[in-house]
Amino acid sequence: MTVVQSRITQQRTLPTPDGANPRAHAIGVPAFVTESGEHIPDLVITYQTWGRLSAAADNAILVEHALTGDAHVVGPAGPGQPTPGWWPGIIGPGAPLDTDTGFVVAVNAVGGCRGTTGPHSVAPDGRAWGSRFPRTTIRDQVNVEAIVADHLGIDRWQLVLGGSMGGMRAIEWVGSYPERTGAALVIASTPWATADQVAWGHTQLVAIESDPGWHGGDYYDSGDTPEAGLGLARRIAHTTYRSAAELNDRFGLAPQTAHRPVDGGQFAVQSYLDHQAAKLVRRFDAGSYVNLTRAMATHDVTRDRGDLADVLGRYDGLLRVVAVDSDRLFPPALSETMVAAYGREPLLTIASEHGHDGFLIEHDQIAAITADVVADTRPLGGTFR
Ligand SMILES: CC(=O)SCCNC(=O)CCNC(=O)[C@H](O)C(C)(C)COP(=O)(O)OP(=O)(O)OC[C@H]1O[C@@H](n2cnc3c(N)ncnc32)[C@H](O)[C@@H]1OP(=O)(O)O
Ligand SMILES: N[C@@H](CCO)C(=O)O
Repeated sequence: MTVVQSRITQQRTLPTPDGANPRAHAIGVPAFVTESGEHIPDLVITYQTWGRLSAAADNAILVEHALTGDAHVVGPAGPGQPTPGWWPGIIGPGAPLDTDTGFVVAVNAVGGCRGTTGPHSVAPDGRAWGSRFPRTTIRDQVNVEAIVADHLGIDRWQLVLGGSMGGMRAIEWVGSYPERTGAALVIASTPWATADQVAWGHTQLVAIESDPGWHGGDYYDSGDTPEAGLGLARRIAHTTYRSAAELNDRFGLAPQTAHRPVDGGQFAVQSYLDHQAAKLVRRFDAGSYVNLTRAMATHDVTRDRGDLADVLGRYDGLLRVVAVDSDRLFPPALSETMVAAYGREPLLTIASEHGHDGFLIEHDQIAAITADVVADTRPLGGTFR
């Protein structure tokens, strides 16, 4: 088993990061060592929980967020929480992740901007980490989550599930901690980054890094923000998140206003992308966007572990893989590679015209798939702590 330096150091409970949300929690870790050997002192980890852990600690489910998501899986926006939950209805009494019987946990990724330490956080010298923040990996994100599991007394998850970058973490749990992962549900994701994904990510990184407001990643104290670069990155990314068919059907060549494109006006699809960019710039940190995009680019569940058949063939938990049929960024063929290497479950498919973002939009299909895997992995029952 991988030995994580931080798991043997003492975690301490920190004041709740958001006083208005009783589900929000934080812990502090004196030192975290990244996969590449760099140190993050005083790592803060923020997470949310729903329901109660059973006495046997066998009903814990970990929900993994995607690139710009966070641990606020369900619930309204509020103080310290700029967005409502991104999988509405998935957690609660009687929901697919049923809080009458299950204990659900979601952790903000290291390197992100929702409370867990990232480039925007204050380093020990009192300045923002900025460009000095270590490069992190999907494996680091999972190791941080293992610290939370230790803190909560969870030896083995009933289920780890997530889509996109969240799916990367779910499959990485299988690779890093197979004995602690009872089951994994990997949605719209991949066992490794592809050159195509790295290429799309690279154009986004260049967009941000070319913005004069980026200041080499040290813009936090400069009074500038690389808004234009982050907005351009989101426009590029959002196009890959949706299918060509959806964009064509939804917008066609419609002009946004009476000012026709042929006369210099905007197409509706251009306005739509501009709106998506503006929305992200209001709620996300460019340094985190860069850190997490790099983490996704280096994702490879097989790194230093042999081939995929080695990693998944020896996994004795349940692995269920789900693809979105119109996903052009994480095409179903990548999901097929995990299914083939595991060899014990068929590929499940979400039918959607929305492309990659179908994993966030097709709520009914996600709910049905999630309810099934929870039912198939449910512990026999017992008392709550
Ligand atoms: C519900 C949330 O926002 S959760 C926020 C946290 N975010 C995450 O966790 C990341 C994952 N979530 C996402 O990426 C997104 O929320 C998604 C993919 C799930 C859904 O995307 P959405 O932007 O809600 O849907 P959609 O692509 O239909 O866009 C709708 C928006 O485009 C706007 N829009 C549509 N056409 C146009 C146009 N021609 N010009 C300008 N704006 C337009 C709509 O007015 C709407 O704006 P609003 O979101 O400000 O109300
Ligand atoms: N729309 C998703 C796509 C990434 O998978 C996000 O912003 O996180």
